[in-house]
This record gives sequence, structure tokens and C-alpha cells, in this order.
Amino acid sequence: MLSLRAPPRTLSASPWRRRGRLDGFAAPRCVSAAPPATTLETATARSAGVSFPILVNGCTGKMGVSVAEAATSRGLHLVPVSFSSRENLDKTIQVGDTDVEIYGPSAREDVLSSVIDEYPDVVVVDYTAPDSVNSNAELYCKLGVPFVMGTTGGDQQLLYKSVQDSENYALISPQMGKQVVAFLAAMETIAEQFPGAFSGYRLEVLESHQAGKLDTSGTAKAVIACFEKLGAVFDMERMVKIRDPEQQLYMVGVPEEHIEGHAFHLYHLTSPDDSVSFEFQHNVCGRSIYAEGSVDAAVFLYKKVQSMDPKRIYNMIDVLQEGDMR
Ligand SMILES: NC(=O)C1=CN([C@@H]2O[C@H](COP(=O)(O)OP(=O)(O)OC[C@H]3O[C@@H](n4cnc5c(N)ncnc54)[C@H](OP(=O)(O)O)[C@@H]3O)[C@@H](O)[C@H]2O)C=CC1
Ligand SMILES: O=C(O)C1=N[C@H](C(=O)O)C[C@H](O)C1
Repeated sequence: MLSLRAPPRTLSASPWRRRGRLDGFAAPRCVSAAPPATTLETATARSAGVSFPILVNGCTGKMGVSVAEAATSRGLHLVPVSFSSRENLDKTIQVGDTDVEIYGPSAREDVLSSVIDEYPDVVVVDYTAPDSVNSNAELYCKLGVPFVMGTTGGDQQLLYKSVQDSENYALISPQMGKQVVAFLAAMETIAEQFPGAFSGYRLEVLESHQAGKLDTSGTAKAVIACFEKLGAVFDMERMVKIRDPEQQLYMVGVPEEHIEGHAFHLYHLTSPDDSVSFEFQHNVCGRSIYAEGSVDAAVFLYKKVQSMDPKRIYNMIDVLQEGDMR
């Protein structure tokens, strides 16, 4: 019986639990966070024609530092400044040869203005926290600095409005991993072409991330929106969010070395009469695909700004469609 009638946020009847970790759930084999040297050489050569300053906001966090490292590996100039939610942190973070100085909220407007004076073609990449999405975006828009918003959550409608009103350039996406972006693009295409094809189907969604993740998966929300266009019924209250390392290890099957950094997603659809079911999964260990994708996003946005492209607000599907993801 595949129908899931679990109460909200319990795991007792989840497909992950019912099957156990080895039956039908293929956790990815562990991969090294660093891409192989040949890949890096190719990537550096490819970005050689495009070099510009990049400021990564959120370098005290895991994605921020990963993106900063990927940017320097790709030959971009890392601006030695990043912001924190904490005042008077008096901290620097070393990324390659660069000492990135961390500033608190009260300094951010002055510091960012000085950065823009010194590096007029700077692109900002934001990996901070859901509750800073809107205030950070407002600041980037106020100062007219193009930005990639990798941070999820916040008020997404307001985020788009801020960019639209300011006519700033921005690339906004809850998902930077090339293959997951391709899956999302496929979902959007199916939803566009066959609205209602899954009319009446029940949708169940489980997502597992490292315990420190504050919000619900932004990627899951985007995929759910597609299933809803297809006619599936989903109650956001019933989303199963797994943040407990024990459950991740023993039930979900996350490799132990990736408990601190993983994103596993499972979507299960059942027909109204229970006779048909579908299941989709995307399971990522580590953060390298997001870091590389974020640099692709920054390069893409930089080129759009330089060519004064009229579109101004982009997402990762635009980057993928233009063949700009490595
Ligand atoms: N688009 C994508 O593909 C991906 C998106 N994400 C998203 O990126 C975000 C960050 O994830 P992750 O790096 O794992 O989280 P972390 O908690 O590791 O890092 C976030 C950092 O943001 C800093 N921060 C919080 N508020 C502010 C602020 N107002 N200004 C500046 N810095 C701030 C915190 O540092 P401090 O305490 O010093 O303020 C913290 O170190 C999340 O929203 C996550 O969902 C993650 C992976 C992929
Ligand atoms: O916080 C994370 O880790 C991730 N966040 C993004 C999201 O919320 O969709 C992307 C991915 O799931 C990793």
C-alpha cells in the first residue's frame, strides 16, 4: 500500500522509512568536494576571457566559503569583504590567498559603497540566511549592484518586486546545481504543456538537510508548484522535513560524512484510486555543485550587465538554456 496518510512531519509511514535505506533508495556514493584538477584547469581556461570582481556575502557560512573558493579557483577576483549578522566580529576568513574581512550590519552600506567605488563592475553573490534575503536585496538594489541570490526563503514576492522597481540586475534561484536545475526545467516544461495531467493525485514530499538549515527547501517548493500546476494536491503542512542526524543516517541513508551537508528530496504521487504511483528523487551530498553553479550564475549575470541586456531578472534555467553551466 503506497498511500501515505502520515500526520504532519512524522516519519512513521514515509517511503524512506517503509523501505529502509537499502531497498529502493539509492543514496549517492560519496564524492570528494573538490573537482578533479583537469576539471578545474578546463574551468579556469573557460572563465579566462571573463574576469571580474566578485563579493561573496555570507563567508562565515558554509555556502559562502564554498562559493568564494570556487570563484578564486575559476580565476575571478574575490573582493576581500563579506558581511555578517553579528556586530564587532573582528574576524577574517582566509580563502586561498585572500583574507576576507567580515563586517557587521551597521557597516555594510558604507563598506559596500566603497567596494562599488573601487570595483564598479563587482557582482555580489548572497548566501546568508532566510531572514536577511529581503534587507540584503534592498541594499543591493539601492546601491545598484548586480547580485546572485542563492539564499532561500524570505518574502520571494517582495524580493522580485525590489529588483523590478529598482531596475537592478539579479539572478535568483533556490537551486544552483546543474542537474537539479535541469530537473526543475523539465518539471516546468511538463507543467506548462500538460496542466492538469495529474489531476487529483496526492503528493507527498520529504526533504532532508543538515540540522542547521533554517527553512524548508526552496527547491522542493519550486518543484511542488509544478506538481500543483499539473493538478496534484498538496498540503504544505504535511511536508516532512528531516533535520535529525540519527534519522538521516539510519532511515534516509545519508552517508555519515555528509550529514553536515546534504540535500535529499523525495516526491511521491498517488492516483485518487491508489492504482498508480510515481516517485522522483534528487539527492545531493556536499555543496560543490551549488558552488560551481553559483560561479556560473555570477559569470552569466556579469555578461548580461556588460551587454546591458534588457531582461534584468534571471534564474538558473536561463543560465542552463544559454549553455552557460559547466
Ligand atoms: N541556491 C542554492 O543552490 C543553495 C542555497 N542554499 C541556501 O543558502 C543559504 C545559506 O546556506 P548555508 O551556507 O548552508 O548556511 P550557513 O548557516 O552555513 O551560513 C549562512 C551564513 O549567513 C550569515 N548571515 C546570517 N544573516 C546574515 C546577514 N544578515 N548578513 C550577512 N550574513 C548573514 C551567518 O553568519 P553570521 O552568524 O556571522 O551572521 C551564516 O554564517 C540558505 O538559505 C540555504 O537554503 C544553500 C545551498 C544551495
Ligand atoms: O540549505 C541547503 O543546504 C540547500 N538549500 C537549497 C534549498 O533550500 O532548496 C538548495 C539545496 O536543497 C541545498
